[in-house]
Amino acid sequence: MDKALYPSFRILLVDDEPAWLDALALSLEWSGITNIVTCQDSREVMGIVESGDVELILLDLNMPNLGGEELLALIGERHPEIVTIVISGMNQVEGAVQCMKLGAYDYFVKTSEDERLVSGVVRAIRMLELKQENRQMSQCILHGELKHPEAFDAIITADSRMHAIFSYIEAVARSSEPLLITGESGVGKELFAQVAHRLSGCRGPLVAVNVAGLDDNAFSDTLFGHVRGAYTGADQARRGMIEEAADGTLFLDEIGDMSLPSQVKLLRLLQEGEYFPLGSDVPKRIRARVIVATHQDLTAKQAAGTFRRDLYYRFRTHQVHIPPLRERKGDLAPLLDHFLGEAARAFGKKKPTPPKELPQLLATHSFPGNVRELKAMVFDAVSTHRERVLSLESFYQALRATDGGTPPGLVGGPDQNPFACMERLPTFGSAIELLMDEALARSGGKQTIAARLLGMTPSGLNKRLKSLSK
Ligand SMILES: Nc1ncnc2c1ncn2[C@@H]1O[C@H](COP(=O)(O)OP(=O)(O)OP(=O)(O)O)[C@@H](O)[C@H]1O
Repeated sequence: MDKALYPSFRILLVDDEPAWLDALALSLEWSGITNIVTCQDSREVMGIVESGDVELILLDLNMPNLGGEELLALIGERHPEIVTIVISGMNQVEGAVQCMKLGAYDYFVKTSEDERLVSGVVRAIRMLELKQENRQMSQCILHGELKHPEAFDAIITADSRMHAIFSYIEAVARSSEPLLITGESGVGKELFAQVAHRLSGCRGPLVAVNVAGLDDNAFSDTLFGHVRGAYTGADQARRGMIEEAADGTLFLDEIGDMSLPSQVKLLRLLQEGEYFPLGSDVPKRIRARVIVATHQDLTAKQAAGTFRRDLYYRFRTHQVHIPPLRERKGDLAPLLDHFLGEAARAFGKKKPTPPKELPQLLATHSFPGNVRELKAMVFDAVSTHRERVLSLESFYQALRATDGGTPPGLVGGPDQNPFACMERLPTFGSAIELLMDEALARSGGKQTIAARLLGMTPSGLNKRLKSLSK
């Protein structure tokens, strides 16, 4: 029977001296660490890494062709998830410090006893295994019960995926690692950040910074602050937002829109936990939990080279994605009811009764602006409403406006012709029939709504339907 290799991931040993490589592999195997690959030519390392499965590298520093430091930087940039231990022939403090700065997990001198080296490798393996367990645990938590359901009172939802996110947020709320919240604009990312802050147990405030519109200088100034005289016009010292958020949470919104130089600064802040106010050479420590959010697709941005992979990797530990409203239509009715109450209170009116067709009408819409769009629609309708039952008219108008004049829920945009890609066109009669069928399906069989979707009067639609059934 084959003996399973340990650990489950591969360990790559890199050294140009074959005798040292063999001795090191033997020591590790002697300690039960058997999943090992060796490499003598530093130029082949990245190829082995790209072929996958390697999670730990033991790297010699002094090698011909590609040196250890160069490789360390390359690995850190392209594969920040890989843990690297440096093994050097020289016992130099500067060398060790430089390697740690480049992202090395540990540093050993070749003359160290085998035992110390092996226990360093075991430590790294354990850390990687713990990370893996942590990720698996987070998945399990997605199906658990809430300890503090009241913390989520402001988030109205009947959706099971949203309830799973509640459990996850509760589980990671006290972690010191950053939390990444993704999702389209208006889905409620900031609301979730507020809940995560409340559950974190931090006594300090939640300080929100939208980093989208900040150029690199403004980014540094806003976050790090400055000392008096740091630049022309800096007449007074200014505390940065990091300091404002001390013992609390720093919420950085729209991080997908950050410039590359600002991304480097944020990465350094998260890695080293230190920053320098502009004009000062005295470092300060960050004492705030960091939550970041974006509506951008960070994976696509990485592929396009506009978002740093190593920074994204820092956010990998804890991340949640809030689904768009169009994927949780079951939330429309409770959200509608919630916003009707909120709007009525805001305008000092009695909460109006929604027309019974309203949820069905809303369900035909794709809500590109998500919950924010629904909220605005409801507030607008309530502001002009006079009768006991809310009028559908302002909703029709709002839906028409956001769909750019196209009937809601039908073709993607005004300039898209659904027939353009058809080789053979349907007859006029069958096209009309299909269109009416689709509108009736989307409106749940309600002719008044179907007629609105098609831009006709209800009696006009009724007449056409009758003529079809003859
Ligand atoms: N599930 C919900 N229950 C109640 N209100 C909600 C919900 N989701 C969002 N909202 C409300 O919708 C509005 C938009 O939410 P929020 O600002 O949190 O969205 P966002 O995802 O951070 O948007 P952006 O990406 O544009 O910053 C807010 O008024 C918020 O209170």
